[in-house]
Amino acid sequence: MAMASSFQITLTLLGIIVATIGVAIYRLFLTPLARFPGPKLAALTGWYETYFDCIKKGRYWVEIEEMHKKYGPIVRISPWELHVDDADWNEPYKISSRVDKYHWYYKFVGSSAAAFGTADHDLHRVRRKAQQGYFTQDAVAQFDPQLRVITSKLSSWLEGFKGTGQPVNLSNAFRSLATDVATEYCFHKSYNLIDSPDFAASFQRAIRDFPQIGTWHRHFGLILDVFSAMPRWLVALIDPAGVSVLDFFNDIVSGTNTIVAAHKTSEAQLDNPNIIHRMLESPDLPAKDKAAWRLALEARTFVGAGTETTGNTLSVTTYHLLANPEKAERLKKEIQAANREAKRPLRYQELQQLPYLSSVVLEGLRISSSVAGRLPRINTREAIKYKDHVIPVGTPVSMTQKMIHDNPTIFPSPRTFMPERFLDPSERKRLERYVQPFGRGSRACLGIHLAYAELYCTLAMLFQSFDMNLFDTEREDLEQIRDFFSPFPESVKGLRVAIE
Ligand code: HEM
Repeated sequence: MAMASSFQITLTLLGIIVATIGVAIYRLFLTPLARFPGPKLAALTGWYETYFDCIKKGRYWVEIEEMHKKYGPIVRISPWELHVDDADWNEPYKISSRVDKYHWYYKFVGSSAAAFGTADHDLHRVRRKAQQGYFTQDAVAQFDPQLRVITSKLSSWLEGFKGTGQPVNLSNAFRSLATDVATEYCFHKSYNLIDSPDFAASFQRAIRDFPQIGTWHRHFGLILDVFSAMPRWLVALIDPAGVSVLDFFNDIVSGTNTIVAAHKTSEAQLDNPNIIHRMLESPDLPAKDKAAWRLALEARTFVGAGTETTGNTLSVTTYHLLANPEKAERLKKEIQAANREAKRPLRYQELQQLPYLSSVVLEGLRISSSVAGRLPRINTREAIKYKDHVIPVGTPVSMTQKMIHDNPTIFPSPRTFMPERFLDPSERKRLERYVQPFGRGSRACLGIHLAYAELYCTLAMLFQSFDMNLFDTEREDLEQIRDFFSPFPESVKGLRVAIE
């Protein structure tokens, strides 16, 4: 019996060795992807990417940049995926191609049931259609008064710091503002994070752990499921600040449950439906997609997608303006002159017309590249071509916005903050198509108009009213070192300023 089992073990081991060699030969020489350039180790095993993502903590993007330097504009970055660095190529994102998202990559969000994480193109269309009308430019314009209330709160807090020499952490302030705006806009409920004296510093610190945890989940699975199953007392034991994040998301879930339950028993038309009501009433969404648990996932996604992105863009843009005081001064003068002429503070649509402010916003979006992820897509219908290369059907292909934003041929001195590059209208028109912070194609950002409104109104409020100086903040405190889909700097200090 013992003999038989050791024979079986030997046979199993032999089988594993032969299978491994077979897979290696296939990946290196036989698959259609074998003819694409790239490091052999990356072609051989997905553990190469796992190592850079998990052990080196979100550093695969640097590795990919190195691959492009060595192998050219198209590289094989894993046994399964190609990456392209070519600002003029849009093939993987063409709306008419009806491409899928790469399910494995988007596992990091922990929900393939919300539109953002939905892999299948057609299913995504249905889910997104039920949300689209809620995020139009007109809808955002009507939100102007509420947006003013939230930016005024920030302004009042900052007034209190004037002349004290006490540093204000604007990174936390901006993230709190973005959270309040997202929840007020989507659910008509502000969590008033902007009202907490330290701008919810520990909440913001704890919530920023999730992108890194999500990266581990992408590679190993289960991790986010374990987190969601954790009882509150255990979360409190591991990280007390995590409890406030847990309570926040639980409140969003219970708010959604309440709306869904009430919707089942009431026929009454609401005067002011929020996004949950709108999805419930959408004729496009099938009944199974109106289940409370799924709508709660959508709700969570709106907050997740709308906060770190906007918070980071505001932080990076403000940093660069303060590091270049003459640019901050020029911005201030432009806004103040426009206010004087209008005899009142400008509304969002009017702010958009200001040449320098609009250039600052564009340059801020470019230089911050607030989505660091490489946005892979899969064409399951036909092979696509990149120059002489034919990319087989079903191959994940990705491109990284930061590479386009940092391309020195398009944007000379790309890491220098130069709103001036957008001032000439024809030059702006030429360059604008390379500024793609909101993604491309059918999966492009749903909250783009809300994001623009936040950026314009917050920057205008800040720079017309306050004279600020950087406080113990260096460029490195804001620059992307890690890619956890959101860009992360090495330090956790954030943007700190003193207000004159
Ligand atoms: C400066 C701020 C923002 C930036 C740079 C940004 C960027 C992006 C990008 C690049 C994507 C596509 C991601 C992908 O292809 O996987 C995206 C998707 C999305 N964004 Fe934003 N975003 C911002 C603000 C917002 C806001 C304020 C909201 C709403 C509150 C929002 C909601 C969403 C949603 C729901 C999606 C998923 C769309 C879909 O798949 O149908 N975003 N965003």
